[in-house]
Amino acid sequence: MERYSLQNVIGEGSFGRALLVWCKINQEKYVLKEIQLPKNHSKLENSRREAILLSRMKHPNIVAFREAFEADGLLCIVMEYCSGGDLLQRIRQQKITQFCVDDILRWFAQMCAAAEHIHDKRVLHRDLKSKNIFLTDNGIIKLGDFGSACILNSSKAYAHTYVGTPYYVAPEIWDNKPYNNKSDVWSLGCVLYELCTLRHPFQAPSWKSLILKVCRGAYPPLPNHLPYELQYLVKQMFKTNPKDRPSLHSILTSHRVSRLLRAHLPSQALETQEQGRRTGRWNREEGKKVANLLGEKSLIKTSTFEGVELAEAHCGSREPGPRRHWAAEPSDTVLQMLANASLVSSDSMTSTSQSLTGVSEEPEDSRQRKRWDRDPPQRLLSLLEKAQLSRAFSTFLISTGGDDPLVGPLFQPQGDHPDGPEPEVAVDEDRLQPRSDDEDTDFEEESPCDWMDEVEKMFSDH
Ligand SMILES: Nc1ncnc2c1ncn2[C@@H]1O[C@H](COP(=O)(O)OP(=O)(O)OP(=O)(O)O)[C@@H](O)[C@H]1O
Repeated sequence: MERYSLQNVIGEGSFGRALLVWCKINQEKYVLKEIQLPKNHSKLENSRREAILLSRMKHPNIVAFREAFEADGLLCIVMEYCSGGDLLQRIRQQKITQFCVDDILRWFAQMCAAAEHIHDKRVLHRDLKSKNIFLTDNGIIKLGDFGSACILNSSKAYAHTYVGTPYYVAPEIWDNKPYNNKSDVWSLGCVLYELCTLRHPFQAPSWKSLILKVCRGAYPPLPNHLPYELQYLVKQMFKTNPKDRPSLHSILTSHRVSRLLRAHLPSQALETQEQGRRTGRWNREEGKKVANLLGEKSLIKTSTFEGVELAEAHCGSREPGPRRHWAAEPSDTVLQMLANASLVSSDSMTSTSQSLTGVSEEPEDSRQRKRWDRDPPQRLLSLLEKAQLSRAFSTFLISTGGDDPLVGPLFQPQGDHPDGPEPEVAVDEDRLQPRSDDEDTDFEEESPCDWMDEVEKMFSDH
């Protein structure tokens, strides 16, 4: 701790404070995230996971890790300082001036490269949003906040825990399907949409309406001046079936937009991408090291791991099965609460009747409402009852384990109406068409004999 002097407090997240510090040794600025030890066990584990994963990710578009230590009852993670702030702040600064296409492509290409890098390591970010993407003072994108990340096939318990920020969460999560690489793609689609329009793709006055819009992939179309390739990409990233979404690898290499994106990737990122492709995932030695670190310090000791069925979490092993209907009647109180609740009242965000830049739109409530003629699932409603309605832009966890699986709006028959109007929406009509890009979904299945086996063994030993 003596190596650093405090400059100022940058902000406070749910896991603790973020401080801007000055390193006396090399005269550089860093961000020091401090997390109280050991008051909240799960938060501590998240932070340790963040430190470990961050320390293992070396990419020009990922926030660089410097060191982590424990001092004065705090876990401190020291990382690169991104003086350009986060992308959400940057979007808000725009007010009503749209970003130019070059900026959109350059930033988006870099975030894809960063996310592809972590996917290559079999790590899912699980909380991609503009607030977790940073800019340096020379406009380089840095992906940060690995507090929610998990290693595929290793953290089985987390496949049963909803993690994320509701506005950025993919339909399959509402449908109680495991998180996979394409769920990160959906979230990045939301960020891309924000860059293109300065608005969220799925705005809603209530949880019900938000979830239905997400599950239908219904969003207002992008402005016409944007290149066709971008419009097509957004459409693909918002495919409601994760198997129909392109992987990050496809987006960067073989998609219609790839040429444009690669033209906007700085040479350093291109080199790292090539290198990453050659070396692929962590080699066995490195993988074991990470697994050991996570296992010893983080995952195995957490109580959430007890009694979890390992096979359940294999994304690819879960067949959709027969369609189920939403079961029991939700309680009137919950329905009432959902119907009336304003989605966002957090001081971190403006209300949902505003764009990201705070410019007012016509309030949805003032338009004619269509009747919700189907009951939402009981379990979903009770989960939402427990969740804080005001935090739809914040990260949170809801355990979805148990015998009563969440059956979500994806199982609705066609023709059901959300409780809100849907002006000018692009409905994902071909979601029921044959899968087109499923060969790169659920990629963990391709790894029969890598270090993941070691991790699995460790879990079964405990
Ligand atoms: N490496 C960084 N460089 C610059 N600013 C950062 C960096 N890391 C975090 N910040 C800023 O510090 C503040 C706190 O960040 P932190 O990650 O602790 O919490 P959060 O993202 O705001 O919330 P949560 O952790 O609950 O999602 C945010 O405003 C964030 O933009």
